[in-house]
Amino acid sequence: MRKPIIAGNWKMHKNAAEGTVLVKELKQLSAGNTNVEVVVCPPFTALAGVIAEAKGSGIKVGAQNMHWEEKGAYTGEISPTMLMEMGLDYVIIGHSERRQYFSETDETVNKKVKSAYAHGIKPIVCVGETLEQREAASTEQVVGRQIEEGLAGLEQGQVSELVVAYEPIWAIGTGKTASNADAEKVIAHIRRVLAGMYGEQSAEQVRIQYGGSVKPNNINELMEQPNIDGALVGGAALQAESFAGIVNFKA
Ligand SMILES: O=C(CO)COP(=O)(O)O
Repeated sequence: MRKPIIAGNWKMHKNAAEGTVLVKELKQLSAGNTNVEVVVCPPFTALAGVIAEAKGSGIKVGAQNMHWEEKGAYTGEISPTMLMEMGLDYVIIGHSERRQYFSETDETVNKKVKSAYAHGIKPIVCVGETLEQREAASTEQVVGRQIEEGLAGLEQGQVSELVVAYEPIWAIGTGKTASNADAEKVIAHIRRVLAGMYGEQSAEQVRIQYGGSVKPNNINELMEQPNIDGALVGGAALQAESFAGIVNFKA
């Protein structure tokens, strides 16, 4: 059985003090919920405080990006060793905003994924199509290529630790969600592509999240879909109450 994983991507919101308060509230509201793995991904400057606040609570902490090299002349970048030193659990890789505004490609995603594993940090790898690609009926092709190229060359043991987030770009921050059936269909396709690359057994272990306008009022039906193992949440992860409302979904 795959344990559901619900992650909050705070994007460029919350300073260090606000981040700590949010985790403190979240600890109270989600206490005792052991059915779900809960992850928060604050901006880099809030990581230290959030990690300290989350300690011992079961809440895991992730970064939103990292470079693949351990060090070097890469002004403004953060390395996997720097994150590892902080005791980080996860790192989001290849979010559509990184692809769109910071020129990330499937090739850099692949380098980052391999580097994350090499440093003991588990990647949450994002894929998803634009509205134009969906309207041109090329969703499965686009997402399939992102999986094949972004996740090429992994070891079998790494695949079973993998988290993939399917986030249709047109559903992010728009209040529009893919229908449950559409999300399930694309996510089942992602699992088939992974099975083609790494075998049925490994693909069955990969946890695949849906992301894009996930709220407390739509999480239950998403989680009822057989291939959806959790959510990557943006806006609704910025308040403890709404994020807890998602984390405490009815199984
Ligand atoms: O991009 C997202 C999470 O990574 C989704 O954001 P929203 O939940 O705000 O649509």
